[in-house]
Amino acid sequence: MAYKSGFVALVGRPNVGKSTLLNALLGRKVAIATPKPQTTRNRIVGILHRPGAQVVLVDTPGVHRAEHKLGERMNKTARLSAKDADLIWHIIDLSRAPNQEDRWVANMSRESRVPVWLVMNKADLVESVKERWEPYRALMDYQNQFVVSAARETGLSVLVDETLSFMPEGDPYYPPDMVTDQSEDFYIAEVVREQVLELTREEIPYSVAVTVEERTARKPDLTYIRATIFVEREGQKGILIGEGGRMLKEIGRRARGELEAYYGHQVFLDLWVKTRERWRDQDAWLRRLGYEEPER
Ligand SMILES: Nc1nc2c(ncn2[C@@H]2O[C@H](COP(=O)(O)OP(=O)(O)OP(=O)(O)O)[C@@H](O)[C@H]2O)c(=O)[nH]1
Repeated sequence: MAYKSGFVALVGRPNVGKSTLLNALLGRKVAIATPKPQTTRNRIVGILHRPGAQVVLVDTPGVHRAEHKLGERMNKTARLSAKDADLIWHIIDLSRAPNQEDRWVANMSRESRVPVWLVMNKADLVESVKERWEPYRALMDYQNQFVVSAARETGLSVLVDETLSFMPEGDPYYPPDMVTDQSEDFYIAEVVREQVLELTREEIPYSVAVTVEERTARKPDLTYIRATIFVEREGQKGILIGEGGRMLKEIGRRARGELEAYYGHQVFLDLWVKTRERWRDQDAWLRRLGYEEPER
């Protein structure tokens, strides 16, 4: 039988569980997932390998009402990923009713002229799935629908099997041992940002960006990493550092734990906090912090 390969865009409003689903399908964490909306800011690729087939899963930022250039880029990233895919999974949260953002996603998916499947997540949180799905099924004409729980890992094998058989014939896009296209530095920065999102509130999670400045193997079993957390205002810097440096220490402690598990050896994580006013609205800073203008 001919080899099958294709791209699937995971689109949806913020917080429906796109990144959690991607990680569950890959059996490995490639995208950070937090209870805060707008966690994912970049297009993240995860590659699913099966005998005779390859599915390239593209996690996208949640579609939302943008208030900054960063937000506009996030929405554009989602739209372009959908347009370029062989299949779109419109992911929704069954525990909540559809809102304007879900309607935008449905319209965007329809306009892309790519086949769209409705993937209804968080089934573990609801009693009657059928009562909840009606308003979602009315959003557009979906070609297929699935009920899953990314957290409990239910309903996933049917979704994967049907997706595999739906993929067009073609050569693999990625080598067989590749699980993601993300760089090591991007992953490290995201692990740090995830802890900032977990530990801070209000506007801070949205005002933060992280870059890795240095990564060196000091010994075969020790990696030194220096990273900077950027915030938009001096006051935010104070909160992030915390009394006696306590907050920053806690962010570092948790991120280091995760990075040590990833590397399988000791990590020395050196964290710094800097202020860059209104970086979310400045092209040069967005570029420098890894939020490129999506092409086209
Ligand atoms: N109960 C339950 N919670 C889930 C499920 N899937 C995801 N979550 C939770 O929902 C929250 C959001 O998950 P994410 O994976 O970050 O959502 P996302 O759609 O990628 O979010 P954005 O990056 O904001 O677009 C997290 O707290 C997850 O743990 C699920 O199947 N059941």
